Amino acid sequence: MRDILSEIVDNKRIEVAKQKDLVSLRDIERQLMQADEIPFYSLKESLESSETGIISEFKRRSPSKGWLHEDADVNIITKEYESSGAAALSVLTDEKYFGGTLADLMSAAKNVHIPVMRKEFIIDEYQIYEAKLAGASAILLIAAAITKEESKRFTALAGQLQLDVLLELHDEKETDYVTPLNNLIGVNNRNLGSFVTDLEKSFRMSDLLPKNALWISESGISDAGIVKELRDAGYKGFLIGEYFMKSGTPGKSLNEFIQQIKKK
Ligand SMILES: O=P(O)(O)OC[C@@H](O)[C@@H](O)c1c[nH]c2ccccc12
Repeated sequence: MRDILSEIVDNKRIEVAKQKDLVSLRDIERQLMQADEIPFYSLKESLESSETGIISEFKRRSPSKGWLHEDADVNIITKEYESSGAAALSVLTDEKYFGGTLADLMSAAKNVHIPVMRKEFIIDEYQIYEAKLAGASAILLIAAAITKEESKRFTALAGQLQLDVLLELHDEKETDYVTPLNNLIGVNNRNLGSFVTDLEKSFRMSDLLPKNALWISESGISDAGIVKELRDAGYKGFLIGEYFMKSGTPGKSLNEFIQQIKKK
């Protein structure tokens, strides 16, 4: 079977090339210059001051599970996530594999007063400008999808545009992507080749992560007890999507999850 990440990234290159033909990078830069000030909420600060550190994800479908919540309303769900106590939101913008759009990101960012991260397979600077223009406060960079040099370049550009960067690692070998500019490090418990999750990965990799960065455990979390254990291992952020989205009532499900964490 072909590696899912490589398939998504190949498709992404085609999509970005097409989009650039429609709207050039210079057009996007011009729109950004003319835009009113775009509100920015620091993901790091929000996680540090949060009691639970949950980043709630808006995701309609996934390559491994198919539809989770096909007709999910981004306005309703992001508002509910915010009022239920999410420290931040993650919004998928990949349409083919995750059923998201840039319009979802825009709606989410307009709708809440907490950081919103563009959850995307970023392989080109163009997507970082798009994220800013859509109102995101943060972007995800997936080490496995880019080179070290790109990771540095994209991180620098995000800094110039006032966007936080969550650098996502998914195995021990990728720790050499981390530079002093990376203050938010994610460990993805999901294997990006097979999409199977293994929470042990967060525990295993914690020894290798820089102490001065904030650590986020991503994927496969559906149990408040695990959040406590991850917190004991040093994690301050928890990126959770599927568990909330597939419940049919994501806001309510987050609310109950937070109550359980507080009891632990
Ligand atoms: O839905 P989950 O298992 O709670 O995971 C959320 C998030 O971590 C996941 O969507 C994710 C994080 N990084 C990724 C990279 C590719 C695909 C998916 C992801």
